[in-house]
Amino acid sequence: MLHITMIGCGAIGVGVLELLEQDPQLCVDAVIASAGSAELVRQRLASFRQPPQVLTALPADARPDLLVECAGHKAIEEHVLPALERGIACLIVSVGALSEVGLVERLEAAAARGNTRIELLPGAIGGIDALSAAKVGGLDSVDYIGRKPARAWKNTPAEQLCELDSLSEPTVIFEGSAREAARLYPKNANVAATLSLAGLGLDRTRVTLIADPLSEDNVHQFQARGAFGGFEMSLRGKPLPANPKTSALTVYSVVRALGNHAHAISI
Ligand SMILES: NC(=O)C1=CN([C@@H]2O[C@H](COP(=O)(O)OP(=O)(O)OC[C@H]3O[C@@H](n4cnc5c(N)ncnc54)[C@H](O)[C@@H]3O)[C@@H](O)[C@H]2O)C=CC1
Ligand SMILES: O=C([O-])CC(=O)C(=O)O
Repeated sequence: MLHITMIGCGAIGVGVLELLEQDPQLCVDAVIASAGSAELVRQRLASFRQPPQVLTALPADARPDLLVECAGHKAIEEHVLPALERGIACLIVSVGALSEVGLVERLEAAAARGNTRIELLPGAIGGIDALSAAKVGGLDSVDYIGRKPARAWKNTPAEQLCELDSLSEPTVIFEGSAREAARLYPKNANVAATLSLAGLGLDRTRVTLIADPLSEDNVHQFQARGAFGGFEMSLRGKPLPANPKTSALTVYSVVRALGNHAHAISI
């Protein structure tokens, strides 16, 4: 059995815990919550058969087999970097955090010192295997369009650009590099960062973000061109009821990745 500590217990974290209750090979022993939300998280977990322990940091003597981040950009610096230094393998969904200049190198160095690895999960997007394989042969362009219902852009810079509540047609709220998208939209542009890190990099991947009052889904589209040929992907993700910014596929992506670490066959 694999012993897991999870960072963050919001929409993704709870969804993952619910699904993992059915897998005897995976056990989430502990959840790391932010100090202000630990009590709320304990209440959230009270109905679970075996509720994980709720902590605010990884204890110095803790040695989980895996640490999985489902919290947000700040958790990478706060929890993931020190865990890598201690030799704990980490999986993360807040891939947009790696848009901060120098963080990729610091994560690599910490993992090297700890003789361990960090795994960037595909989350709400698919096709990362094909894109990163295509990169080996050389890519010419990767263009990504992220389209979400207007409510998913609440509490983001999009509010300064348009009236989200009364939007009547799809509206472009961002055009630029994946690095800038991830910086401005930390809860909505992790996919843009993931595509970049798998493909042409954060500065050469072109990103368009759209607030679409006519869509109920989080739609992720990208096209890639290169020596391998061409590749178009369109994925319509259902948002999680607990967080309209986040697609349900992100939860499944975490469960799949953890299962691949525990099961005899990984796919
Ligand atoms: N790669 C991908 O495709 C996607 C990635 N994400 C990332 O996942 C993150 C979490 O998404 P949701 O669960 O929907 O958000 P949420 O807001 O429902 O839950 C996040 C939880 O993490 C906790 N948290 C925040 N910072 C923390 C820290 N430093 N230490 C411990 N706990 C902390 C919050 O208190 C909250 O309970 C997003 O912020 C985003 O960065 C989200 C959707 C897709
Ligand atoms: O969940 C999604 O659809 C994608 C998302 O929030 C992100 O890219 O940060």
